[in-house]
Amino acid sequence: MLQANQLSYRIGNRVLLNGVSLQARAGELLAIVGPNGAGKSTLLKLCARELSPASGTLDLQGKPLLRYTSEQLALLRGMLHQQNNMTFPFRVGELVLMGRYPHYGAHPAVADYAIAEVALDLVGMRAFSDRIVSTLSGGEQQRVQLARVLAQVWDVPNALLLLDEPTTGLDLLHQHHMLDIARQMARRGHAVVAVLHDLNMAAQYADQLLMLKSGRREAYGTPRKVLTAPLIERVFGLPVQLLDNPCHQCPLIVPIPNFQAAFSH
Ligand SMILES: Nc1ncnc2c1ncn2[C@@H]1O[C@H](COP(=O)(O)OP(=O)(O)OP(=O)(O)O)[C@@H](O)[C@H]1O
Repeated sequence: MLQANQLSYRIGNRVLLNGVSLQARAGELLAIVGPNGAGKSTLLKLCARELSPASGTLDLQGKPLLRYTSEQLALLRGMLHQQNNMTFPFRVGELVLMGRYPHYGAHPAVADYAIAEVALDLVGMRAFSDRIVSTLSGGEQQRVQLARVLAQVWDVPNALLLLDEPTTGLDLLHQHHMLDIARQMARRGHAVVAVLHDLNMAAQYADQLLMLKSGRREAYGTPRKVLTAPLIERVFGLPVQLLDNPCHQCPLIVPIPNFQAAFSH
């Protein structure tokens, strides 16, 4: 579906990404993890074609990403951004319907309204349809933005769904609900790539993990393969103990912080 080879990106002399490769496959949820500033969002923006790589190649469904028109791309990939600043007083229903914009001409069809409602239902926000988006809480807005992106790719087989820190601002239930939706979208045949900070959530929901540090790929593979205690300690600078998650077939990471040194002076 999406094949990224040896991507590099720099701003001025600063190298933000250095030779990173990944494959987002239909049916799979790929999580990008790593410390603050590792290059995760930059990588996602390259995959969305919001940025252009300094070197390396990106192919979507076997065709170079560069060769798609913006209209074609809008039909094939949806992106949930880390921050969505709402300048206009849109209502929730209107905003989600905007996700359908690439699909219709002058006016939305009955099917577009129906898909927007399905998406709002999925995120549990249908009752908020008439509310002005900016009056919602941060977590509610995040769920509405997800509904907009879900509506965009809902009926596009093999679409690419890119989610940048989708669980930010969500309570415990909705963090899990968000990642469950992401995984279900993958199971429907989409390729889903999500930037995540919580390694335990990544272990529980992702099929594949890509771990970045300082713009480089540190590890890539299944959660069990990638999430080892020495690697996590080296990449995040935090000792951890790894247990078997008693409820799910994945590792459980228990951080063992020791910050006393910082206060010893
Ligand atoms: N426009 C810019 N100018 C200069 N540096 C930038 C710019 N955009 C990003 N960076 C730097 O590039 C690095 C990678 O940024 P990026 O947002 O991709 O990191 P990230 O892994 O998503 O971080 P976080 O987990 O904090 O969201 C950071 O050090 C950031 O400060």
